[in-house]
Amino acid sequence: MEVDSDADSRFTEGTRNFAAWFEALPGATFRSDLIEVADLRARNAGRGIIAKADITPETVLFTIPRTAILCATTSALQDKIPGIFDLENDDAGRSDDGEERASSSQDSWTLLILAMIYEYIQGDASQWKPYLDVLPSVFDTPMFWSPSELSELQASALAAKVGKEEADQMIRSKIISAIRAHDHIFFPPGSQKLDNAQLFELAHRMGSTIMAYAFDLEKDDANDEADEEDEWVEDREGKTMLGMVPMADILNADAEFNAHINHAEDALTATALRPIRAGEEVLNYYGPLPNGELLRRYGYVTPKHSRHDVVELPWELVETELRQRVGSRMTPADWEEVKQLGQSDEEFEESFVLERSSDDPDSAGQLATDAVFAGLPDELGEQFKTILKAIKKVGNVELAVQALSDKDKRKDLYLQAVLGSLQARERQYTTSLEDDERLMNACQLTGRQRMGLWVRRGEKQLLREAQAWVRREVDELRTKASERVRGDDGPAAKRRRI
Ligand SMILES: C[S@@+](CC[C@H](N)C(=O)[O-])C[C@H]1O[C@@H](n2cnc3c(N)ncnc32)[C@H](O)[C@@H]1O
Repeated sequence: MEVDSDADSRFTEGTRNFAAWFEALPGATFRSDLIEVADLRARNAGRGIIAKADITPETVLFTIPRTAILCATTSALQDKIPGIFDLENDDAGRSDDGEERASSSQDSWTLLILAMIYEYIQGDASQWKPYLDVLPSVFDTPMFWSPSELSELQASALAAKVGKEEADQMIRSKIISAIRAHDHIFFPPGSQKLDNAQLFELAHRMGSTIMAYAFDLEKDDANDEADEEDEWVEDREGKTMLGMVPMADILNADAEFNAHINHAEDALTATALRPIRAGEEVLNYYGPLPNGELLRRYGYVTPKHSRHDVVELPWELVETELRQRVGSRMTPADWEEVKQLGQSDEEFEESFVLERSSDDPDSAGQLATDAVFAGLPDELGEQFKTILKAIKKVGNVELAVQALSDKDKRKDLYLQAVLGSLQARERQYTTSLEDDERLMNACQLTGRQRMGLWVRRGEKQLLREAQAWVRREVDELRTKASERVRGDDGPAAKRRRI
């Protein structure tokens, strides 16, 4: 990343103001003897927290009082427009006084966007100004990529999940309309009004900040023994209260980590999970995310997250392979009937997610074993069986039915069809895995190109591992079958030799 000296001094000053503001918050603690907010732009990681001295496990590194959290209930906006914060009341329409309830369909996400926009526009009058100043204004999430940058994702399912149109639509219908309905509150007399285009950009910025920075505030894992298994995983889908937690969100993260944020009643605390040596980065955990998802939400990828990579296998590819093997003698009409029967099954899936099996990190945030591809999803096997049953049912396909009468033959057919579909899936990407390996070493790549390349390469590696797994299964099946045949003759042959 290029760093000019003006930007450099603004960055340093922003960090200094933020750290001073944070430490002065009533109830906040910060172990400045052990940690510091550091400039990690040289490794494309913005700000982060680095250990200045060796840290022992369970040391509390900093404490964030809940009153310092920026959320729907702490922002001054709630007192000014209480109506829009009433999530219970979600009937669309107008309030008693005839005022349009642009509010009616807000959720915790859009309310936080509104609260952040409000606080941002207040400038110096906002209690969070030094914090807002260190939040990002540019992002590397694919939402902001150009079409040519997006093309680096090739056939990755991520390309269809960027969600730009949905975000634009949400901003138009829930953010701009709510602000315009309360212009006098967002823009008090004397303040400079933003036009819709500027608001649109600001809303995108705040939405993306929330995506990469906000915490789910209802998880009280310090007191929740029963939920321990899931304690690392943030719930972004549920209707829980989202909040911006200053300092906790300065922590960068990885699939192996050394610190954890505990949620207690009055405060959140960052605690060391294991010894952290001076100079090491203090790292949080965002969950067992594939690099594609890490990129979509946070705008970065890491080698350690590769273990969680996934790839989608569309059912259509498996079906095509099956048709080539048993359906070639069926009429198009028969095959159509088979497809219809398959799709009418209530469990029918359009695509299946392939992944490695990976242990959870231990209580110190470390991973002991490698992640390995451990098999095809059971649901894929079940769907294959359903389609074979449909083939039998449609009848008039003697050859196919013969081929399906033996259990081993059916399994062999399944494995062959899946193997073919995995190869076909690999061909959907415009470059090969080998091309990508070579490209990884090309130095002219931009950060975004490199991340796109990393995601698609990870998916291809997983496809190769899945193919190797299927081949081993085929070999095993065939070895067992020939052992069974030899088993009939083997002992007799031995006896003969004796
Ligand atoms: C919660 S913030 C962490 C603080 C952030 N680095 C900053 O400067 O404000 C999350 C963002 O930090 C960056 N980030 C987090 N972990 C990272 C890592 N291991 N490597 C690179 N960037 C990382 C990503 O840009 C992500 O969207």
